[in-house]
Amino acid sequence: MATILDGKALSKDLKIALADKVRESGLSPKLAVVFDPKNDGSRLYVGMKQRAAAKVGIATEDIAVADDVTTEAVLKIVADLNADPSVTGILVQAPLPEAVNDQQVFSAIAPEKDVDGLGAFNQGMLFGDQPGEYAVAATPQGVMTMLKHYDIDPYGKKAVVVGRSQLFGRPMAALLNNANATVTLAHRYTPREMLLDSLKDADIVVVGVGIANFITGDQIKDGAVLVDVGMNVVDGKATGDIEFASAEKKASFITPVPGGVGPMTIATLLENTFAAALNQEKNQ
Ligand SMILES: Nc1nc2c(c(=O)[nH]1)N[C@@H](CN(C=O)c1ccc(C(=O)N[C@@H](CCC(=O)O)C(=O)O)cc1)CN2
Repeated sequence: MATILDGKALSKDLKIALADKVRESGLSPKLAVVFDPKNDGSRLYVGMKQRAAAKVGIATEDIAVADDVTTEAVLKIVADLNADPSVTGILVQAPLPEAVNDQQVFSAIAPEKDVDGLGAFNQGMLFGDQPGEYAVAATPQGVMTMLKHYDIDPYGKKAVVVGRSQLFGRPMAALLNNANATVTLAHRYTPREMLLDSLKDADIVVVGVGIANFITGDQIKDGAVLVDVGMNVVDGKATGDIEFASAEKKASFITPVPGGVGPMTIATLLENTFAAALNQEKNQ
């Protein structure tokens, strides 16, 4: 039976430690959150982020955009936030309304305020293995923190990342590559047989495709580490992309859904926000 990678418990500890650091720093970090209030998921996640930020001493400012907002209008909002010295971090909750080019907006955020690490500059630094002071996307960074906490070292391992979104798969593959794993990045155009072939000898599998129970226990190697980034609703219940019941019998470690990667995403965003405020203070 696998050990559970308990993101809920770990994120709680990280937030307690972060609250102390924020208090001791004497800084007043402020996170501006640009989001689409008509999107149910965004409303839920932004609410969770605001409540968690308040608990660790990070202020938030919400900027709800209208249904018919244009890319240009959101770029103007971001430019104003970039220029506002009271705002130390900017988060654009994806997805924005359909007409908006999310990636263009992410890349307009000043790199030192890009606490979600989704802009081209921050992603470029990550891909060059030199993130330094520039934040890395919260979901994959949270996965790496969780692996480290449980002493799982990707060095020399075979890792398969399933899903190549800007939010998760691409930065996840880069982080595992930077940590010296040999990485396969599979996606919707990877033939099923090719994916199954990669999975059967993978030491670490990280999945985020948004299809409930997409990976099952019979497809993975005995003792594999399984990380589930999926968040689907089946019969009213949060369900991951990995079929937990069959996979936990074969894996050495596995993340649950809920309670795995999701809470780590939020804790990591808050850590990135505090680090950005510290760096801005240091560099001014
Ligand atoms: N700008 C961004 N947009 C989006 C991101 C992101 O990291 N940056 N990620 C996702 C959603 N997301 C954060 O924004 C997120 C998803 C899920 C959770 C979470 O804690 N989930 C809970 C379960 C909640 C439930 O029961 O419904 C869990 O896994 O335990 C946190 C954050 C999309 N957009």
